[in-house]
Amino acid sequence: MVEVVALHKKGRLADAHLRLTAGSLALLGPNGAGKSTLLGLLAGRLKADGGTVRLFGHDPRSLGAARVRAYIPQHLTFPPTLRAEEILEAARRLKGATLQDRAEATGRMGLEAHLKRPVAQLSGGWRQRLALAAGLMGYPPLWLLDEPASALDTEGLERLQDWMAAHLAMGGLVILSAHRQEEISRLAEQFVRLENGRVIQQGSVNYAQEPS
Ligand SMILES: Nc1ncnc2c1ncn2[C@@H]1O[C@H](COP(=O)(O)OP(=O)(O)OP(=O)(O)O)[C@@H](O)[C@H]1O
Repeated sequence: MVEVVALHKKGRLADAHLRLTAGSLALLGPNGAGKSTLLGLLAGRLKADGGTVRLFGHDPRSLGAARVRAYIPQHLTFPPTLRAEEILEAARRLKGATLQDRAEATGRMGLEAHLKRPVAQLSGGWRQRLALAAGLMGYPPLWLLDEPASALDTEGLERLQDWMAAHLAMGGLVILSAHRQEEISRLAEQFVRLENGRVIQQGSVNYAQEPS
Protein backbone atom coordinates (compact mmCIF):
# COMPACT_ATOMS: atom_id res chain seq x y z
CA MET A 1 0.00 0.00 0.00
CA VAL A 2 1.14 3.55 -0.76
CA GLU A 3 0.15 6.24 1.70
CA VAL A 4 1.02 9.94 1.36
CA VAL A 5 -0.08 12.39 4.06
CA ALA A 6 0.35 16.18 3.93
CA LEU A 7 3.49 15.83 1.82
CA HIS A 8 5.38 19.05 1.24
CA LYS A 9 8.44 20.05 -0.79
CA LYS A 10 9.22 23.73 -0.62
CA GLY A 11 8.31 25.59 -3.81
CA ARG A 12 7.43 22.36 -5.63
CA LEU A 13 4.65 20.43 -3.88
CA ALA A 14 2.15 21.49 -1.22
CA ASP A 15 0.05 19.36 1.12
CA ALA A 16 -0.36 16.27 -1.09
CA HIS A 17 -2.46 13.35 0.14
CA LEU A 18 -2.97 10.05 -1.61
CA ARG A 19 -3.64 6.42 -0.89
CA LEU A 20 -3.29 3.49 -3.28
CA THR A 21 -4.19 0.01 -2.10
CA ALA A 22 -4.74 -1.68 -5.46
CA GLY A 23 -4.36 -1.07 -9.19
CA SER A 24 -2.83 1.86 -11.00
CA LEU A 25 -2.86 5.60 -10.43
CA ALA A 26 -1.91 8.36 -12.87
CA LEU A 27 -0.46 11.72 -11.83
CA LEU A 28 -1.76 14.16 -14.44
CA GLY A 29 -0.82 17.77 -15.02
CA PRO A 30 0.99 20.29 -17.22
CA ASN A 31 4.72 21.03 -17.24
CA GLY A 32 5.91 22.06 -13.80
CA ALA A 33 2.78 20.79 -12.01
CA GLY A 34 4.77 18.70 -9.53
CA LYS A 35 4.41 15.16 -10.95
CA SER A 36 8.14 14.36 -11.04
CA THR A 37 8.58 15.94 -7.61
CA LEU A 38 5.93 13.65 -6.12
CA LEU A 39 7.41 10.61 -7.87
CA GLY A 40 10.91 11.65 -6.72
CA LEU A 41 9.66 11.79 -3.12
CA LEU A 42 8.04 8.34 -3.47
CA ALA A 43 11.26 7.07 -5.04
CA GLY A 44 13.35 8.33 -2.13
CA ARG A 45 15.36 10.57 -4.46
CA LEU A 46 14.09 13.75 -2.81
CA LYS A 47 13.76 14.59 0.85
CA ALA A 48 10.40 15.99 1.95
CA ASP A 49 10.15 19.23 3.93
CA GLY A 50 7.02 17.96 5.67
CA GLY A 51 4.45 15.16 5.73
CA THR A 52 4.90 11.42 5.48
CA VAL A 53 5.16 8.72 2.84
CA ARG A 54 4.85 4.99 3.49
CA LEU A 55 5.44 2.32 0.87
CA PHE A 56 4.14 -0.96 2.26
CA GLY A 57 4.96 0.52 5.67
CA HIS A 58 8.50 1.59 4.71
CA ASP A 59 9.99 5.08 4.72
CA PRO A 60 10.75 5.85 1.02
CA ARG A 61 14.44 6.49 1.79
CA SER A 62 14.93 3.12 3.52
CA LEU A 63 16.39 -0.10 2.16
CA GLY A 64 13.04 -1.77 2.79
CA ALA A 65 11.38 0.63 0.36
CA ALA A 66 14.11 0.10 -2.24
CA ARG A 67 13.32 -3.62 -2.18
CA VAL A 68 9.62 -3.19 -2.93
CA ARG A 69 9.85 -0.44 -5.53
CA ALA A 70 11.02 0.15 -9.11
CA TYR A 71 11.48 3.77 -10.17
CA ILE A 72 11.94 4.56 -13.85
CA PRO A 73 12.74 8.28 -14.23
CA GLN A 74 11.95 10.23 -17.38
CA HIS A 75 15.58 10.32 -18.51
CA LEU A 76 17.83 7.54 -17.34
CA THR A 77 21.46 7.66 -18.42
CA PHE A 78 23.30 4.38 -18.86
CA PRO A 79 27.05 4.10 -19.52
CA PRO A 80 27.11 4.58 -23.33
CA THR A 81 29.61 1.84 -24.13
CA LEU A 82 27.74 -0.92 -22.28
CA ARG A 83 25.61 -3.24 -24.40
CA ALA A 84 21.92 -3.62 -23.64
CA GLU A 85 22.48 -7.23 -22.53
CA GLU A 86 25.18 -6.14 -20.05
CA ILE A 87 22.79 -3.64 -18.47
CA LEU A 88 20.06 -6.24 -18.17
CA GLU A 89 22.50 -8.70 -16.60
CA ALA A 90 23.76 -6.06 -14.13
CA ALA A 91 20.13 -5.31 -13.18
CA ARG A 92 19.44 -9.02 -12.73
CA ARG A 93 22.39 -9.46 -10.36
CA LEU A 94 21.58 -6.35 -8.35
CA LYS A 95 18.01 -7.50 -7.82
CA GLY A 96 18.84 -11.17 -7.27
CA ALA A 97 16.47 -11.94 -10.18
CA THR A 98 16.54 -15.17 -12.18
CA LEU A 99 17.66 -15.77 -15.77
CA GLN A 100 14.01 -16.46 -16.51
CA ASP A 101 13.09 -13.02 -15.10
CA ARG A 102 15.71 -11.44 -17.39
CA ALA A 103 14.40 -13.34 -20.42
CA GLU A 104 10.84 -12.31 -19.61
CA ALA A 105 11.80 -8.62 -19.22
CA THR A 106 13.72 -8.74 -22.53
CA GLY A 107 10.75 -10.29 -24.30
CA ARG A 108 8.17 -8.03 -22.69
CA MET A 109 9.93 -4.94 -24.08
CA GLY A 110 10.83 -6.61 -27.42
CA LEU A 111 14.55 -6.04 -26.92
CA GLU A 112 15.83 -9.32 -28.40
CA ALA A 113 17.28 -7.78 -31.59
CA HIS A 114 19.00 -4.96 -29.66
CA LEU A 115 20.82 -6.92 -26.98
CA LYS A 116 24.27 -6.66 -28.60
CA ARG A 117 24.04 -2.93 -29.29
CA PRO A 118 25.82 -0.40 -27.05
CA VAL A 119 23.55 2.14 -25.36
CA ALA A 120 25.12 4.96 -27.41
CA GLN A 121 23.60 3.38 -30.55
CA LEU A 122 20.09 2.99 -29.16
CA SER A 123 17.37 5.54 -29.95
CA GLY A 124 15.56 7.34 -27.11
CA GLY A 125 12.60 4.98 -27.30
CA TRP A 126 14.79 1.87 -27.19
CA ARG A 127 16.69 3.29 -24.20
CA GLN A 128 13.34 3.77 -22.50
CA ARG A 129 12.42 0.15 -23.25
CA LEU A 130 15.79 -0.93 -21.82
CA ALA A 131 15.22 1.16 -18.67
CA LEU A 132 11.77 -0.40 -18.22
CA ALA A 133 13.08 -3.94 -18.80
CA ALA A 134 15.95 -3.44 -16.32
CA GLY A 135 13.80 -1.73 -13.69
CA LEU A 136 10.66 -3.84 -13.82
CA MET A 137 12.46 -7.18 -14.12
CA GLY A 138 11.32 -9.62 -11.45
CA TYR A 139 8.06 -7.74 -10.69
CA PRO A 140 8.90 -5.48 -7.72
CA PRO A 141 5.49 -4.84 -6.07
CA LEU A 142 5.37 -1.05 -6.72
CA TRP A 143 6.19 0.47 -10.11
CA LEU A 144 6.84 4.24 -10.28
CA LEU A 145 6.98 5.36 -13.91
CA ASP A 146 7.76 8.98 -14.82
CA GLU A 147 6.09 9.75 -18.16
CA PRO A 148 6.47 6.25 -19.61
CA ALA A 149 4.29 7.14 -22.61
CA SER A 150 6.42 10.06 -23.77
CA ALA A 151 9.26 8.16 -25.49
CA LEU A 152 7.53 4.93 -26.49
CA ASP A 153 6.01 4.21 -29.90
CA THR A 154 2.59 2.54 -30.19
CA GLU A 155 4.06 -0.95 -30.14
CA GLY A 156 6.23 -0.16 -27.12
CA LEU A 157 3.27 1.30 -25.27
CA GLU A 158 1.17 -1.79 -26.00
CA ARG A 159 3.95 -3.96 -24.65
CA LEU A 160 4.10 -1.88 -21.46
CA GLN A 161 0.31 -2.08 -21.12
CA ASP A 162 0.43 -5.88 -21.40
CA TRP A 163 3.25 -6.12 -18.84
CA MET A 164 1.42 -3.79 -16.48
CA ALA A 165 -1.76 -5.85 -16.82
CA ALA A 166 0.17 -8.98 -15.78
CA HIS A 167 1.69 -7.06 -12.83
CA LEU A 168 -1.70 -5.71 -11.70
CA ALA A 169 -3.31 -9.14 -12.05
CA MET A 170 -0.76 -10.42 -9.52
CA GLY A 171 -1.75 -7.65 -7.08
CA GLY A 172 1.01 -5.18 -8.03
CA LEU A 173 0.66 -1.39 -7.80
CA VAL A 174 1.61 1.25 -10.39
CA ILE A 175 1.92 5.04 -10.10
CA LEU A 176 2.77 6.82 -13.34
CA SER A 177 2.79 10.37 -14.64
CA ALA A 178 1.47 11.90 -17.86
CA HIS A 179 0.54 15.28 -19.28
CA ARG A 180 -2.79 14.34 -20.77
CA GLN A 181 -5.58 12.02 -19.86
CA GLU A 182 -5.73 10.33 -23.28
CA GLU A 183 -2.15 9.09 -22.82
CA ILE A 184 -3.16 7.05 -19.78
CA SER A 185 -6.71 5.92 -20.59
CA ARG A 186 -5.45 2.35 -21.02
CA LEU A 187 -2.72 2.54 -18.35
CA ALA A 188 -4.43 3.75 -15.19
CA GLU A 189 -7.76 3.40 -13.43
CA GLN A 190 -7.43 6.25 -10.91
CA PHE A 191 -5.95 9.71 -11.36
CA VAL A 192 -4.71 12.65 -9.31
CA ARG A 193 -4.51 15.98 -11.14
CA LEU A 194 -1.80 18.40 -10.06
CA GLU A 195 -1.43 22.07 -10.85
CA ASN A 196 1.21 24.44 -9.46
CA GLY A 197 2.30 21.83 -6.91
CA ARG A 198 -1.21 21.18 -5.59
CA VAL A 199 -3.67 18.33 -6.02
CA ILE A 200 -6.73 19.90 -7.62
CA GLN A 201 -8.79 16.82 -8.55
CA GLN A 202 -8.83 13.05 -7.97
CA GLY A 203 -11.03 10.27 -9.23
CA SER A 204 -11.60 7.51 -11.74
CA VAL A 205 -9.95 7.95 -15.16
CA ASN A 206 -13.19 6.95 -16.94
CA TYR A 207 -14.97 9.92 -15.43
CA ALA A 208 -12.16 12.48 -15.50
CA GLN A 209 -12.88 15.82 -17.15
CA GLU A 210 -10.03 17.71 -18.79
CA PRO A 211 -9.75 21.16 -17.17
CA SER A 212 -11.10 23.90 -19.45
N1 LIG B 1 15.79 20.51 -8.94
C1 LIG B 1 14.86 21.43 -8.70
N2 LIG B 1 15.09 22.43 -7.82
C2 LIG B 1 14.14 23.35 -7.57
N3 LIG B 1 12.93 23.38 -8.15
C3 LIG B 1 12.67 22.42 -9.05
C4 LIG B 1 13.61 21.39 -9.38
N4 LIG B 1 13.04 20.58 -10.30
C5 LIG B 1 11.82 21.08 -10.53
N5 LIG B 1 11.59 22.17 -9.80
C6 LIG B 1 10.35 22.98 -9.75
O1 LIG B 1 9.35 22.21 -9.10
C7 LIG B 1 8.09 22.44 -9.72
C8 LIG B 1 7.49 21.10 -10.11
O2 LIG B 1 8.32 20.52 -11.12
P1 LIG B 1 8.19 19.01 -11.57
O3 LIG B 1 9.40 18.65 -12.35
O4 LIG B 1 7.84 18.19 -10.39
O5 LIG B 1 6.91 19.11 -12.53
P2 LIG B 1 6.32 18.06 -13.57
O6 LIG B 1 4.84 18.06 -13.35
O7 LIG B 1 6.99 16.75 -13.45
O8 LIG B 1 6.66 18.76 -14.94
P3 LIG B 1 7.03 18.16 -16.42
O9 LIG B 1 5.73 17.70 -17.01
O10 LIG B 1 7.57 19.36 -17.11
O11 LIG B 1 8.03 17.05 -16.26
C9 LIG B 1 8.32 23.39 -10.88
O12 LIG B 1 8.00 24.68 -10.44
C10 LIG B 1 9.81 23.28 -11.14
O13 LIG B 1 10.32 24.47 -11.64
